[in-house]
Amino acid sequence: MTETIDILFVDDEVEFSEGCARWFEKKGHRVAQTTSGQDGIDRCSKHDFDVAILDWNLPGLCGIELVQRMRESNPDTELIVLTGEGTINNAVESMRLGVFDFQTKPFPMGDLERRCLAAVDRRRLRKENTQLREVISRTQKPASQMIGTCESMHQLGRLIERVAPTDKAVLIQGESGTGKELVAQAIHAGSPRADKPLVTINCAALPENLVESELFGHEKGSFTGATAMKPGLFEVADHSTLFIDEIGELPLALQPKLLRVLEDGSLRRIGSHKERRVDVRIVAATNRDMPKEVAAGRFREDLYYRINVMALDLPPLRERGDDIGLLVDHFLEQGFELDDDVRQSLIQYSWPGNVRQLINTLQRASVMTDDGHITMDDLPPALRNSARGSESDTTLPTKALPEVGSLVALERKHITEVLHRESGNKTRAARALGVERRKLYRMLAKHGIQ
Ligand SMILES: Nc1ncnc2c1ncn2[C@@H]1O[C@H](COP(=O)(O)OP(=O)(O)OP(=O)(O)O)[C@@H](O)[C@H]1O
Repeated sequence: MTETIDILFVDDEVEFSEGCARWFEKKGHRVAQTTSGQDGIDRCSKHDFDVAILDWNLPGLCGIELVQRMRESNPDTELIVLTGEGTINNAVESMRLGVFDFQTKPFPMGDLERRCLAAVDRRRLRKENTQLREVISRTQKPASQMIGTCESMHQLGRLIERVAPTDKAVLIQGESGTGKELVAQAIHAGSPRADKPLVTINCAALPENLVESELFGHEKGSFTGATAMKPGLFEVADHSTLFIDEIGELPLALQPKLLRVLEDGSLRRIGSHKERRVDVRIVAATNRDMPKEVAAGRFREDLYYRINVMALDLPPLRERGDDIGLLVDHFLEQGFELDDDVRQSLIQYSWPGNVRQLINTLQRASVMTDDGHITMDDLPPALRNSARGSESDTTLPTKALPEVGSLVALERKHITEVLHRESGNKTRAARALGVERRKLYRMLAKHGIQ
């Protein structure tokens, strides 16, 4: 069987449209019918038909007006005009309005089915075009190579290979900067959806009131500032993967709406009654302790189980042994070299901001050095201090980490220093630390820093 088409017949010749409906239903398509143009317009605004087949001369509504209003009520539905009295003028006019095809009755059913399938193809292409434009306009980063040979990264690689080709929801857990987005990209790249772009939303980077409209879209005029209709990222990610970063930050009020779309693929844009269906694979990431969030009532338990079909844990950089050296070599730009003690302190540092912080540190050092030779003076104070702290015990093995208490103190000190250096500017401090602004606020609260 060919693919199922969702068709609406708008024709006042009941016998004709019933005959067509029976024929199309026998072929496995879904058919709705109405004899009234107004009812056709209403139905199109409530349901996303693939194709509507219209009569040109309906009582009370001329063909041109019907086409115009059908297009307004749902610009995504393809229109085919099938009329008893076709004139060249009508055909030209309807094509100008974007009708897919204009034919006169009688028209063989097999040909009509082929025209419908071609219309569905055009609809799909148009949708893909919109998706691509949306993704490009929301800036797509190219996927980077994932560096790491330690056992936990090997294990992670094997899990990614196993889970990627399935359609299962995946929850990636790990501290900030450990590479959760890279893992999401790898899962998408290894999935049958890889030919479509991965769509990403970061719940922490958006003000709460914007998260809903970004995820689910909105109609024009649905709230102040909604000057144009905008499809949500779920629609943009139709037949692809949606990466929901920092899902732990998703406002509680929005969680039932997300649960619904995960359960049956249906959603409504803000300000719309129309139910839309999407087929989206979810990969989510968090650096929060989700069971704790659930216990505290900040995250719905049912939603947690939905997104956590497969959990992937990313180890912090300080637990990856020799990988730190590999990452340093990978991210050190050509033409720069490190003093031995610099390399040693990079390897021994606890990296609270993980790989992102390591990349920032190397970039900063390459700006600080005058001659391409990076010395301890080119490192940020937190690294210099931590190296000084370990000088008293040079036999300290790479993996022997400071006690948790001192790690927290180190983090506090580092944040305070960065804030001081950036004259208290939190946006710049967050950038320097390699974290989102909202995360910085949480860190400040955690450490009681004013
Ligand atoms: N194993 C790795 N190999 C190479 N680059 C990596 C690796 N892990 C992370 N990176 C790089 O580190 C930076 C931070 O990674 P990413 O954004 O994936 O982290 P994250 O865990 O999603 O962070 P956050 O929780 O703050 O969103 C990116 O530039 C990424 O390309």
